[in-house]
Amino acid sequence: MALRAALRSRSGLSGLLSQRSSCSSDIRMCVSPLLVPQERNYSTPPKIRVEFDQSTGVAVMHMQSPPVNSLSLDFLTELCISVEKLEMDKSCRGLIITSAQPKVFSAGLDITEMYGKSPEHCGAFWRSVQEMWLKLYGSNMVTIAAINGSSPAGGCLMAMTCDYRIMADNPRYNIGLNETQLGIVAPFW
Ligand SMILES: CCCC/C=C/CC(=O)SCCNC(=O)CCNC(=O)[C@H](O)C(C)(C)COP(=O)(O)OP(=O)(O)OC[C@H]1O[C@@H](n2cnc3c(N)ncnc32)[C@H](O)[C@@H]1OP(=O)(O)O
Repeated sequence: MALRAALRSRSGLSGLLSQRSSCSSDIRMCVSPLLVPQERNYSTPPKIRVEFDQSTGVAVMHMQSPPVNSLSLDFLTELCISVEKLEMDKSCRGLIITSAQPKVFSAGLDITEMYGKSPEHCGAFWRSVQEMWLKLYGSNMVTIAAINGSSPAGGCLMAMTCDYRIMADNPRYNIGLNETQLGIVAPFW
């Protein structure tokens, strides 16, 4: 609902843009969100489920944040912690990232994280986005995105930071960057 409201309202979009630019200077500060204490609400189910097969050395990471695995601060923090844990386990050689949600791999950045939030929150959010792709792109594990649904924008970014991508052959599943349509300027990373 909040996403639809933000997309419908031009002022919502420009508000979103001005917030983005107000925290863009923070983006180059590579502060690990893992170093920033996050409030974890233990009453909510985990957004990431990892299955590690010791015999093959391959872990499968299931993104399970309904409805569309949007990349919120909490989601990204959980994902980064999971990747970091696997990275520390030297017996883990490969990581497959996939979605537990039907039809959607990831809807990209959680738009509600960028709308009506403080500059501090926006800074923390964009740092966690950066942390996610740095962790995946720089991983020592072989990383594979098993794209079993639509994967626009940040979902596409996540897939692109993996070593390999395999996408389900379904004409209804889309992938690509749509920032211009949304009026978002991606950071200059
Ligand atoms: C160099 C690159 C840098 C990276 C920058 C990235 C920028 C971004 O990622 S901005 C986010 C861009 N993402 C989108 O524009 C995706 C928008 N969503 C969709 O196209 C569709 O939702 C879908 C194809 C992913 C799924 O379609 P489906 O018909 O199955 O579900 P819906 O009814 O559309 O959505 C269900 C539910 O989820 C909410 N939602 C969808 N996307 C987002 C999102 N990105 N953030 C927050 N919430 C999202 C949607 O509003 C619906 O909620 P309600 O049921 O409450 O209405």
